[in-house]
Amino acid sequence: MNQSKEQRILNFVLQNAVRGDPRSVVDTIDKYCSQKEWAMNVGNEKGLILDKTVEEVNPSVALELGSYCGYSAVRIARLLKAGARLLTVEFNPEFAAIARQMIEFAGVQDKVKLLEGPSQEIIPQLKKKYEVDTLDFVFLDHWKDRYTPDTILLQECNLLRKGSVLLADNVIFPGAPDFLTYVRESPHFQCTNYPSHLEYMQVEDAMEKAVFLG
Ligand SMILES: O=C(NC/C=C/[C@H]1O[C@@H](n2cnc3cncnc32)[C@H](O)[C@@H]1O)c1cc([N+](=O)[O-])cc(O)c1O
Ligand SMILES: [Mg+2]
Repeated sequence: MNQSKEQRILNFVLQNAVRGDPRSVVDTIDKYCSQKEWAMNVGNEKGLILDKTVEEVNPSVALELGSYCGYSAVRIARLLKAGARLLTVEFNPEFAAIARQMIEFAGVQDKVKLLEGPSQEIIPQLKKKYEVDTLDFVFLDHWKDRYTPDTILLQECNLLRKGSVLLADNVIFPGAPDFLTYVRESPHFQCTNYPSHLEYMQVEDAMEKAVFLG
């Protein structure tokens, strides 16, 4: 059976990146996806916005919704302080397997736990099953119509505290209009928009930061 695009991306990393070097894994995925096959990684331009936000928040506990191939999990994990951890959620078993291998190859497996399943089932388990008190940082990059319901679910599960930072990818393309309306109109969030471009393309996109006010 011929390989999937995601398997081809992983193979390219295994053959061309430096084991244990997260930066080389990120750069190698960007090289493949800009020169050979486009894929929905956050990419380097928006990746810099992600980096700056993670460095600013310096989270002890971070959550990512939508691991895909593990690009942003590696990108986030490389910036985490000793003892900090990233929980990343992915429900597609094939993508989860790819992401696990990507995380392992990058050498960040001690900081990252991949939780396989749908976010709407995993989020309510975070406190009891995954020993989370509250989340310092959440990166939303899964199906765009899940951003709003999962943001509401995070609040219902008391997983956000005053100052928790949500960062959402693709609020322009493919777009998450209901999420933008929800967080911008909510008195519980302070929002900032970061204009950028779609990964590997000259298409307008943006990221939205929403700080929970309690
Ligand atoms: O569609 C996009 N992203 C959706 C990402 C989806 C990824 O998150 C998982 N997932 C989804 N709901 C889930 C719920 N629970 C767990 N995993 C879940 C999917 O199995 C996939 O691995 C996208 C599209 C473009 N684009 O240009 O078209 C650009 C981007 O940057 C994008 O992020
Ligand atoms: Mg995205």
